[in-house]
Amino acid sequence: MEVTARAPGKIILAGEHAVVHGSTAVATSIDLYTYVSLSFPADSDNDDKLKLHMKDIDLEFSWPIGRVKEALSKLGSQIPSSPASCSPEAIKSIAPLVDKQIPEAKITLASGVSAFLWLYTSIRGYKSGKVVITSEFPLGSGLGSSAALCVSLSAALLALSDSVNLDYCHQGWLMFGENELELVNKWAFEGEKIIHGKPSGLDNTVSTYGNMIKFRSGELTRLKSNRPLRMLITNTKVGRNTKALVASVSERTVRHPIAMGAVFKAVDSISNEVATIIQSTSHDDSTVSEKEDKLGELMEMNQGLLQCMGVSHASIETVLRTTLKYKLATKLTGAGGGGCVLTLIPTFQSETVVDEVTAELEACGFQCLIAGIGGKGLQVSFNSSS
Ligand SMILES: Nc1ncnc2c1ncn2[C@@H]1O[C@H](COP(=O)(O)OP(=O)(O)O)[C@@H](O)[C@H]1O
Ligand SMILES: C[C@@](O)(CCOP(=O)(O)O)CC(=O)O
Ligand SMILES: [Mg+2]
Repeated sequence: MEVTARAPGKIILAGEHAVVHGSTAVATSIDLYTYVSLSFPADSDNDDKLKLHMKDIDLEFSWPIGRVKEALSKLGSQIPSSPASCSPEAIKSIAPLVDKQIPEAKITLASGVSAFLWLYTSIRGYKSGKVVITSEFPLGSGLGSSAALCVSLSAALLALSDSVNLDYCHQGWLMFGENELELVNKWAFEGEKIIHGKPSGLDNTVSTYGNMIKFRSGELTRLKSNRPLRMLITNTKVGRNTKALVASVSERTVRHPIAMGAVFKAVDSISNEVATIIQSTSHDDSTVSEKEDKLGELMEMNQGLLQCMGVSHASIETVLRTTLKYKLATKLTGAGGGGCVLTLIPTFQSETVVDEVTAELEACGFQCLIAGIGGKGLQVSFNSSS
């Protein structure tokens, strides 16, 4: 029996970083997914290994299960139904398992492998198995690959337990019941802590539940958008690391608590206004344009505040300058420091302009894409033939 779980990436429309410090954020899933397939060897195979294939980064790991048990069982056993944090002691025990098998050039990817080992052993114990991971969107670029990985992995690991509640969705994909989603989301948050250091929980929550959400201090409100939003996503291809950027904002907050407190408060107001505009019900054309103008302005204001937090980047500023020539509003999405940038494409925008701005951005060496917004969250599928 093989189970595959898929969880979507996300874009943050308002509130990244500030959300880590208690402000409201608004985010939506995109229709690009990370897939995790899990299979267990047949009893007759005598295979006592834990195998991991991370296809996107071309890394394969194989650990004798006894070796994993020796490293981790001294920390006590975990209970799958009660998500627990990976202690600094556990991180230390996991590190040699990862470091020995990861080439120096890919060492920045090690935290994802540590999160894998923590989630696998906490949920499945010391059982041999094989996990294959692939993603449809770029890693480490602000689209939430770390959260999508933690959500899909936690779901695949929990999916084979007897008590799991599943609802039919479509094309062979099934959806977890509410309790299961909550459990997956909690485990994924524990995985995100290993990758992000101090996550807000926004990314794993939007990846688990999908659609558009407003999020503040662990509380989610589902938003019903009355018109489809169109965002051009530009990947600057400048690599960055969420953990380092989140830490740098926290350090700035320690140095300037009052000023940064005011910045976070302003972001909170922006996010709440974005949520109100998205949910407002009027449909006539003039109101649609007015709403989009306001959204664009709020995105620009949020970008200004992200600059105050010190997470913009020369490549992001290039995207801003380029889209401004076409009177289009832009902000970074995710942790910043490079990565992806969002540009609002108004409903009545001419396609020629979209083509021109895309061509100009691509001529700078960036990569543009338009993803579907607000699709389903976590889904699982079973394949009994394998
Ligand atoms: N498909 C994947 N395969 C392997 N590692 C992954 C995958 N997706 C995410 N990761 C891990 O997550 C890290 C990127 O997370 P992060 O810096 O938070 O950026 P983002 O979440 O915006 O993509 C990678 O360095 C890697 O450790
Ligand atoms: C900066 C932050 O708000 C979002 C980070 O998103 P990403 O990992 O860059 O996709 C951090 C968080 O909310 O945990
Ligand atoms: Mg991340």
